[in-house]
Amino acid sequence: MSDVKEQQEEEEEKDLRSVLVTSVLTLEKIDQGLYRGSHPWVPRSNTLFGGQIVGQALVAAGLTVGKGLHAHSLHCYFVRPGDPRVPVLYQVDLVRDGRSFSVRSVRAVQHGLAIFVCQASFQLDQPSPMEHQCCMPEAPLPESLLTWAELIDKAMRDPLLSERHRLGLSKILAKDVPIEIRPVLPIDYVPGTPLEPRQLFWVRAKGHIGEGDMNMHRCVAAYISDYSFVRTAWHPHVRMPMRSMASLDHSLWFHAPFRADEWMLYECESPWAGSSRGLVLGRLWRRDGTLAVSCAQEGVFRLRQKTPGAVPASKL
Ligand SMILES: CC(C)(COP(=O)(O)OP(=O)(O)OC[C@H]1O[C@@H](n2cnc3c(N)ncnc32)[C@H](O)[C@@H]1OP(=O)(O)O)[C@@H](O)C(=O)NCCC(=O)NCCSC(=O)CCCC(=O)O
Repeated sequence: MSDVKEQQEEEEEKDLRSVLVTSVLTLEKIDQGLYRGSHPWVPRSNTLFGGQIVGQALVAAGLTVGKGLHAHSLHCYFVRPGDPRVPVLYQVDLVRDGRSFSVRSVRAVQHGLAIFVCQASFQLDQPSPMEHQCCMPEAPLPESLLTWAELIDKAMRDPLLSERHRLGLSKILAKDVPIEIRPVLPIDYVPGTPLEPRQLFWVRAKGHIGEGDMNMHRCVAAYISDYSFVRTAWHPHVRMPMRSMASLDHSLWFHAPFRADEWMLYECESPWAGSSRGLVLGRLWRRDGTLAVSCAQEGVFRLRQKTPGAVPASKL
């Protein structure tokens, strides 16, 4: 093959590579255990996307562990909103290296203050005959479903849709999120319709990641797992006037190997909400029915005060 053709093919392959790997989850090393991350995509809230911080923190922790060690769990708190105008510094503390497990503590800092703290644990691969898992819920295959963007496009063509909702939907469409979603259950694109505190959707990173490093797929899944997760707890209460919603913490447990650029079924359920908080539990399934990741998160939900007509949860 000629050099020019080879170079062209290399360029094409690069274009197809997931932006999550090429930019979002690529950190700059500043010093031993100190990394800097940037943010190519910022949500409409104009604070940093929690999944990005979790993913970058896991990348930083992973850069300090030995070969053959893979992240198996992490537990994080979001303590201040992230500022999209400045990069985030990740300081990694090497808590312990044992024979099988290595534990890291990561502090994400902006303006000299912690915005996020996290503990992550890595393990050497240790197969064991002690195995079990629960069953994946039934769901139509992703290829048979419309994408989120197509569903919204369809809703936009509904002549009964109000102008306010149309504007809201066009803003959602404009978001340049580096992940693809195909909802299985109805999505909340018609605001004001209470839904079950459940979500079921197929999800994968946009672009190609390839076999690559198992830890990178876990960092991408960490990013993806925060997307739309906390909203599950809001589903039954959408008639309440919401002032703000933010994730407080995030926990992940990685089970079987998976590829984050292949479709995975995300099953999200909120078993409880109260005290201005909502709990959400999630499972990411490989399409062959293997349980890949378990997730848990609490969010804080602040309502607007003294708005007449709010429907109490018990009446929904
Ligand atoms: C969650 C909080 C706000 C909690 O802290 P706090 O102690 O309440 O903080 P604060 O500075 O004192 O207040 C912040 C704000 O909360 C208000 N507040 C505090 N307590 C009350 C109350 N009892 N009643 C009513 N309002 C209350 C305060 O007045 C502040 O309001 P303000 O910001 O001044 O309008 C803080 O820890 C924080 O901001 N953490 C970062 C959260 C975050 O950035 N999470 C990640 C991003 S969210 C995400 O990625 C989910 C994706 C969403 C999706 O799917 O779309």
